[in-house]
Amino acid sequence: MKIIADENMPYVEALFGDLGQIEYVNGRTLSPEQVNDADVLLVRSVTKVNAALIENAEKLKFVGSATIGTDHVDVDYLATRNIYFTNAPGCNATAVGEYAFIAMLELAQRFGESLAGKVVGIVGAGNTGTAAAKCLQAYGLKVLLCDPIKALQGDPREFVSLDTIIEQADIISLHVPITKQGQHKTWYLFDETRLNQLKPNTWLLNCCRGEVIDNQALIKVKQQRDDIKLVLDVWEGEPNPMAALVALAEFATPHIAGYSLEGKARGTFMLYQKWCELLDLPVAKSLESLLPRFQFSHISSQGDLNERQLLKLSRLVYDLRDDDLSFRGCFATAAGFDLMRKNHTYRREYSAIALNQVTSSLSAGAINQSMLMALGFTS
Ligand SMILES: NC(=O)C1=CN([C@@H]2O[C@H](COP(=O)(O)OP(=O)(O)OC[C@H]3O[C@@H](n4cnc5c(N)ncnc54)[C@H](O)[C@@H]3O)[C@@H](O)[C@H]2O)C=CC1
Ligand SMILES: O=C(O)C(=O)[C@H](O)COP(=O)(O)O
Repeated sequence: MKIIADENMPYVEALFGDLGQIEYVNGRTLSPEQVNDADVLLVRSVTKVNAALIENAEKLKFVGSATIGTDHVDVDYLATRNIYFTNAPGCNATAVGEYAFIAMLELAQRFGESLAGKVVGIVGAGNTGTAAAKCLQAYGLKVLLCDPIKALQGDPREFVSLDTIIEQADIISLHVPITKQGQHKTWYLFDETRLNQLKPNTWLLNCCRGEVIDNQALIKVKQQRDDIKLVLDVWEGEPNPMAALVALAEFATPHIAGYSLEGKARGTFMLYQKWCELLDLPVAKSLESLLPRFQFSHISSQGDLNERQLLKLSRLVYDLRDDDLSFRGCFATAAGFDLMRKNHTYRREYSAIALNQVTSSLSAGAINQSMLMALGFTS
């Protein structure tokens, strides 16, 4: 069996090595000739899987994308060809949620403010939005959720309109898929009009898809409104973000909000599980066996923490400042953007740290052992 896999998808050898002959390819430049004799195709978000790519791949029976988003895959076409498709819903949701939370802690520190007490609006309350909300609520913040689709589906959580979020939230974090049609389409959901409606000093975070914000309009609005602060992980026209926008963002990264080792491993593992299920094979490998031990796996601290100390602790799993700095040095070329993504193999999730808070208080609202556990640290 021939398995074609993106060279930047980790753990493919460990999980699929026994199942067939693996050939690694550059997902960004993958050509039809390279997939013509494939049985299995394993891709990431950078590969457009459509008729143009796989028309002549007659043996192809399985396409797996180790991503949450599916906008790069023509799922209708795959269905007409009877090719099984799976993605990895939720695989990197914790990573995205922690990225957003840590970015907010960083902004608070940079501007001498406290994150505690702010109201956060989450647009899109699926896996990543919920993961962000989990951290924020664990930290005691008021969270407003906007997700008209979930509301219609009867999700029991309380939802508000996007207008309410814009009026009331101090921070807005975007977590929607990119959709170009329908009543709830998200393409340019934040256009110039909406961007102009942001209340003074709003922090706007985008870790879903670049085109959810009209990037040209964002440049224009931000040039007139320095009060708005931006954290941008995704960009219109990746891998070529607009240089003027990078310069205007407080924190800028190359689409790596989901890139914890845990999230990446989960993505490939979910494809492996699905393939085993389809072939009626036992799931012989485990997710845990893939992950290296974290160098700060056990930490003891004395007493409750303050917000600054929580940020210090967070920087052990993910120091956003480092990625921001590297990004500014490499984003100018598509190769630089992609290389930073390729080499991004160092980030962990809060769960990688077992924390023992000696003399932790029981006070509600304190950054004590129970709040840290709720954030995702382990004991
Ligand atoms: N930066 C990164 O590294 C990553 C980016 N993503 C992106 O984030 C997106 C969201 O991921 P998940 O939360 O896991 O997806 P999800 O499918 O679990 O949740 C998305 C939610 O957005 C809601 N939604 C759709 N249109 C909306 C609208 N107009 N207004 C408000 N809500 C709307 C849906 O009802 C759904 O509940 C993915 O589709 C992907 O494009 C995902 C993972 C990593
Ligand atoms: O899961 C998604 O959706 C994402 O956006 C991924 O985190 C993007 O990562 P790659 O598939 O491009 O490695």
